[in-house]
Amino acid sequence: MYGWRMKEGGENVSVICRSNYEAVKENGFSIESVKYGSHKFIPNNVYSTIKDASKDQEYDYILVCTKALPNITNPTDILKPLIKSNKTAIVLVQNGIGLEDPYVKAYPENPLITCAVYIDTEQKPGGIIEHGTMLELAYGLHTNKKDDNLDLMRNSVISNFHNILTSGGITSIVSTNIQKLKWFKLVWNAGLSPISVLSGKYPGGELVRNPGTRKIILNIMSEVVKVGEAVTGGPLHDKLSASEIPEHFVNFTESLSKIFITSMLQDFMNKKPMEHQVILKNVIDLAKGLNISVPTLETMYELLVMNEKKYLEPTGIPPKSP
Ligand SMILES: NC(=O)C1=CN([C@@H]2O[C@H](COP(=O)(O)OP(=O)(O)OC[C@H]3O[C@@H](n4cnc5c(N)ncnc54)[C@H](OP(=O)(O)O)[C@@H]3O)[C@@H](O)[C@H]2O)C=CC1
Ligand SMILES: CC(C)(CO)C(=O)C(=O)O
Repeated sequence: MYGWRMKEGGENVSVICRSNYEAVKENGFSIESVKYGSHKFIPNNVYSTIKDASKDQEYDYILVCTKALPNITNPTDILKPLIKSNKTAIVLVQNGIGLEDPYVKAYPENPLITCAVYIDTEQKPGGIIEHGTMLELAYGLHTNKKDDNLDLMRNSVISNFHNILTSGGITSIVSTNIQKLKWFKLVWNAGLSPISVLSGKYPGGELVRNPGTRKIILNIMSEVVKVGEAVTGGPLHDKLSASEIPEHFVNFTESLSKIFITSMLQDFMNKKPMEHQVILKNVIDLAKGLNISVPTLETMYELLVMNEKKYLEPTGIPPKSP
């Protein structure tokens, strides 16, 4: 969706596809959106491998739009052929926390943009994308160095990115405290996603309307707020207090018009690895270090991993980090 809007805004957009390669190469992506209606997205180039995409080209921005699964593979190795100089910015369009360190280690000179992603979408086989109404990206630089030249370049990297998103009609929010925004978004994901799987595959709206699951969701959310505030060293929102944040997300979920299936539930239903490391386990580990009790999060995590094991084990993919 982000790539489509960037192309509509006038950018040259290439995509690297895997299971959907043949379909997208042939017909592009078909978009069915509540917000935008029916459209075709024909990218400038469609590649089946990173090696092909890196021939003769250097990119301004690489958007990493895969699931964040650092418990399964090192996410950075695969990008190597694409990173030819420090002019290429890496943009992590992914949910979860604790994603950035491997990129900083592998590509210390490249600008790294990390995001809080607000979109409600589902990709069906054959390049079919179903979208609801949200299309917002909040982001900021993940800074690790205090070098003036680098900082200057990084600022223009951000302002160009802002212009690109805005030209495509994407709500673009630049933040100097992106980790706070990522934690805030994580409250929603950690609260809703595990329950959407463990309840027996319910969409978000039904889970927050049912009093029992609503209560569990609010409990998980409160635990994440507590850890997030301790880690970031302040409130996660400028206007909402810690106790108001869970209610805010639950009410927002209730208000969404399209029936939406969380991305974690999509993975579970498609027997794919779930993002439990970056959405739950990283929070649990941080909580342990801070002596904060997160019993509901721990329960969700262990049950998710057991459920995932059933379908991942036969494939040989290790489901859980040691
Ligand atoms: N869907 C949603 O509503 C939302 C998602 N997010 C976050 O956005 C991120 C992306 O999620 P989403 O778009 O749902 O993910 P999807 O699983 O729908 O899409 C990911 C795509 O990346 C492809 N891919 C994965 N690994 C590779 C690889 N090594 N080479 C080439 N292609 C690859 C997959 O291919 P293949 O089909 O072969 O697996 C798939 O087409 C996640 O972090 C998610 O949590 C955030 C907000 C909402
Ligand atoms: C927006 C929300 C909470 C639900 O689609 C999401 O981020 C996800 O499912 O990954």
